[in-house]
Amino acid sequence: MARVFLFVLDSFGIGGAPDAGQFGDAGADTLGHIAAACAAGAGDREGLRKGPLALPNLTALGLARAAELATGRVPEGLDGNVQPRGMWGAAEEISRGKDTPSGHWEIAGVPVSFDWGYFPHEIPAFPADLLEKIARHAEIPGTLGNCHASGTEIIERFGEEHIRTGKPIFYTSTDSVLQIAAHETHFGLERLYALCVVARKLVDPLNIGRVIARPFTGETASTFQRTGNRRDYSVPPPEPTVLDRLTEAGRNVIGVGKIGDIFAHRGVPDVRKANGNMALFDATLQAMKDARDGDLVFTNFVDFDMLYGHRRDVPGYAAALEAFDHRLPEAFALMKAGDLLVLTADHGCDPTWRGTDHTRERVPVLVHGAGAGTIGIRPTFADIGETVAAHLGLPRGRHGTNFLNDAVQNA
Ligand SMILES: O=P(O)(O)O[C@H]1O[C@H](CO)[C@@H](O)[C@H]1O
Ligand SMILES: [Mn+2]
Ligand SMILES: [Mn+2]
Repeated sequence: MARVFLFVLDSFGIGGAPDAGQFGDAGADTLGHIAAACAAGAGDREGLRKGPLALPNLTALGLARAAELATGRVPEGLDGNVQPRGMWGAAEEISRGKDTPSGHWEIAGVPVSFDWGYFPHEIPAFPADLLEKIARHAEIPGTLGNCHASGTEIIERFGEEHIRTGKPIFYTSTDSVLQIAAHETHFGLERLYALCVVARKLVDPLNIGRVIARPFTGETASTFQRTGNRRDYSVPPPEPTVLDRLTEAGRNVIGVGKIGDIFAHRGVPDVRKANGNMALFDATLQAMKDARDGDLVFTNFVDFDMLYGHRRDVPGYAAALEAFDHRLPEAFALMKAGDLLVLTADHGCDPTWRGTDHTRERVPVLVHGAGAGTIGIRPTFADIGETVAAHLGLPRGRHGTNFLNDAVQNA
């Protein structure tokens, strides 16, 4: 039994999703395109990083082979001849959205079979009666933005007007989401959270997955900065996830980073927040030390997506991967006999792709603690949740199969 440690590298797709064309993402490949850019010198940034992508620990687990399985190509600069020491493979998403909750819920054993509500690519993107109701119930003088946007760009564009008028900034993306940006002190953080609670109730009938509070500080367009006080208001998963099943069986689930928010705080009794991938890694190591037999540690490493994927920042994404890779041995060192460490992702966010949204891709599944070999291409992320459940001794769930049952061990 022992413990399971599940690390989601948010947006770390490896290309090759068979249904990518339905999302306008045919050819998107987060890892492959970062690696190609780095190999061509386009991943260099003074004082940050230089040269081909260097991910020795992920490659030792089988990342290059997993990517080759997903796309038919070894990412440039990674060594496809390394004999993996881990169990490696790729997984496809059957949920219809390429958003964070869909990805994580499916990883936790619950694919999303319904369609989320989305806001159209129009201005205003939000229905007039919705905006009017939110303004009335939350007592705000109106809203700014009201469009599809990148979160950093929109506070630069409307932040000063927001401070002047007190109108919060509303925006969305191709995710099922209403995001509300407001200044932490001029508008007030607690007031922003209260506004999001009001908005959450009012978007329920539209089947919107998340309302997200996006607080920021600074006084001028060029100095505005988003803070770590982001808060997500999600709807709960439609069925019990492996997190619910574990907590019902008396186990502890330690959710590091935004895991609690993503699962609407269901099945995550122990929430640990941290700002930035390195602090998240520190918190994860502590959680690994605290976890008892039968417990799950589930971490979301958000920087890959939020700071680099959506910002279409190749050197930033490459440097974040290298920093993460560098720290993996610290996690390996905390593993005891019977523990399982699974690394995966919830969707892609190719920093070389058009626009600023997620990309539909296969994701890597890399396992430390289950020998060396391959689990092939898994038809659903839910195989991860079912493997976690089986490893921790739970009865079978409704979705997915334990990939360790059909793993092909190296001779
Ligand atoms: O551009 P920012 O505000 O980071 O928004 C991104 O983050 C949201 C939630 O993950 C997504 O909807 C995406 O649009
Ligand atoms: Mn995500
Ligand atoms: Mn995202």
